[in-house]
Amino acid sequence: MKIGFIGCGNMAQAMIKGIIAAKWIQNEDILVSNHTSKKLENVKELYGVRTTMDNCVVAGNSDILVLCVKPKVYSMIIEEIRRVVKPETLIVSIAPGICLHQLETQFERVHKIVRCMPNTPAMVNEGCTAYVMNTHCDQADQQMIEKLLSCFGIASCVDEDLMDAVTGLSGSSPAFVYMFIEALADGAVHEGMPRAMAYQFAAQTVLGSAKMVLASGNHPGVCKDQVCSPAGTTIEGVRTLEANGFRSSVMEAVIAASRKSRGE
Ligand SMILES: NC(=O)C1=CN([C@@H]2O[C@H](COP(=O)(O)OP(=O)(O)OC[C@H]3O[C@@H](n4cnc5c(N)ncnc54)[C@H](OP(=O)(O)O)[C@@H]3O)[C@@H](O)[C@H]2O)C=CC1
Ligand SMILES: O=C(O)[C@@H]1CCC=N1
Repeated sequence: MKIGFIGCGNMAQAMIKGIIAAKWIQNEDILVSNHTSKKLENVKELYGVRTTMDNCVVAGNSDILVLCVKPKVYSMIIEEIRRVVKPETLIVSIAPGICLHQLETQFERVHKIVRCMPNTPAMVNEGCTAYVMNTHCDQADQQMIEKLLSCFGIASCVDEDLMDAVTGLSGSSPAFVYMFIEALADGAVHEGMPRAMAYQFAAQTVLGSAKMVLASGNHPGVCKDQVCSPAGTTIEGVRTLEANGFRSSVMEAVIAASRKSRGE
């Protein structure tokens, strides 16, 4: 089994790292292409994967082919590789806003195609990926894609009309969470805490809070109430966040990212 990646940027490297750590396939059965050489040299040295600057070599020799380039170059890449992709190859798209129908049209021939939305926490095996398959995929393909995506986190099959919401939430919100961590730390620095300690405390607190929600199964509001002592410190902070439109800001960010994914 050979897995190919076209484009060797942030998301490809996160997925490759997860696949290697899971020891699912041999390192040399991962093929990676990029139109420039620097990142290829890095992944070759780090992971012992096979690299090339020829996208068609990867496209023609992969059983699973993951397209890891920016959405604006998707059409160009598909045009470049479509004649060499084997009919049985499972094609995986991770681009926001490009639907299965568009992909099928651009490839012209009948192909098994999976549309995914992963996220960069895949790099630390805590990814969250949603996927939807086209009608040419069967149960074996689903098992294969679940196996691939599970190498670096959780994987859920969703209806295609949810993919833009997924993009706004799990795809994009790691950036929002990093901003939240940065802001938490800035607040503590303002209060005199050394910066390195502030980042560590802020990140660990976000990690622990997320685990609490997942492990307890509680509504997040229940977890929040457990922290807020009557007339205590936390409720002062909660009041300030509400007065500054915290929840509304976060909702608007997810909605804006989802709309952008929809092309609005
Ligand atoms: N980053 C994220 O959190 C997520 C990204 N995605 C999606 O994943 C895809 C990749 O994103 P991301 O990894 O962040 O982007 P990056 O810019 O980090 O990676 C894209 C890679 O594609 C390479 N590339 C550009 N043109 C070509 C070409 N013609 N042939 C071969 N390689 C090429 C770039 O090379 P170079 O840099 O040398 O120009 C770069 O290494 C996008 O569609 C994005 O929307 C999906 C979910 C999350
Ligand atoms: O910002 C982007 O367009 C990509 C898709 C989701 C995360 N990064």
